[in-house]
Amino acid sequence: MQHTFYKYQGTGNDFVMIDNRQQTFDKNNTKQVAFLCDRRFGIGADGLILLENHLEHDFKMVYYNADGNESSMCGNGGRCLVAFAKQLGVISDKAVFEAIDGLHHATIEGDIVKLQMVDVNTVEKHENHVFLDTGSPHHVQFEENIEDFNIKSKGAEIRYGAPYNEAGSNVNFVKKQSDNEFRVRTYERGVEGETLSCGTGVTAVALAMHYIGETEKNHVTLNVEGGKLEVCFDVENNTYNNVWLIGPAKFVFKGTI
Ligand SMILES: N[C@@H](CCC[C@H](N)C(=O)O)C(=O)O
Repeated sequence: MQHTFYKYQGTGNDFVMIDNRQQTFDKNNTKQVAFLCDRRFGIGADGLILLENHLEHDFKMVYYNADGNESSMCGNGGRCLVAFAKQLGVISDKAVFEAIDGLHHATIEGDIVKLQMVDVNTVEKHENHVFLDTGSPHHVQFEENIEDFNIKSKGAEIRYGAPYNEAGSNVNFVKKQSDNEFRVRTYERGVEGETLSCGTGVTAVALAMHYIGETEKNHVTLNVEGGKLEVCFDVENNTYNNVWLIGPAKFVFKGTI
């Protein structure tokens, strides 16, 4: 069966988008999703996202990693999906949609999408890293030599090692640049390599940096391989709430496969 697809990217984290409001996409075909995401044999992307109907809200997001498996929340994917919903005429400048981690509110103005992320009430501070779940699991650790660091091999070692093992975690390497600006490179589970940006990852970095006292600001800039993202939040009774991920989401091309 042929599918019309739309390619989007958010700070270089790229996605194949499919309008599945008519339920025509075979959601259990892991091999097909992996093929569509393959950069040599398919379209090429870090993930594939289905936009589906929702009974009460604007739409539903179903997210698959490039390996073909459905996974946890994708922040950049969520932002791109809002832009896609606008292109399809499903929303105008605001959205409420359901994803695997719950309801998300979003706004879109030009190509800037602001996406509300889940509240975070548990942040684990370990000796050399911080672990937290911002819709997807994230290991956060400092790396001074971040530009010359082998993200793929070091990231894979942490992602497959204890305590994460097969279930895994995404791994973010961080260098502080000022009191509210951090350089971030991310190894993504399910892509099994470095991506140019990770939305739940930079959200995790911003909250982790605040939690361990590396920033006192509640509006943080994250410089990733594919550009710049902003994260702002409030803290109340040890819970990070009103967490927003802000940045560009852009349509690249459309095709049929
Ligand atoms: N790129 C994403 C994260 C996608 C989920 C991740 N690969 C996982 O399986 O945990 C983002 O922008 O958040």
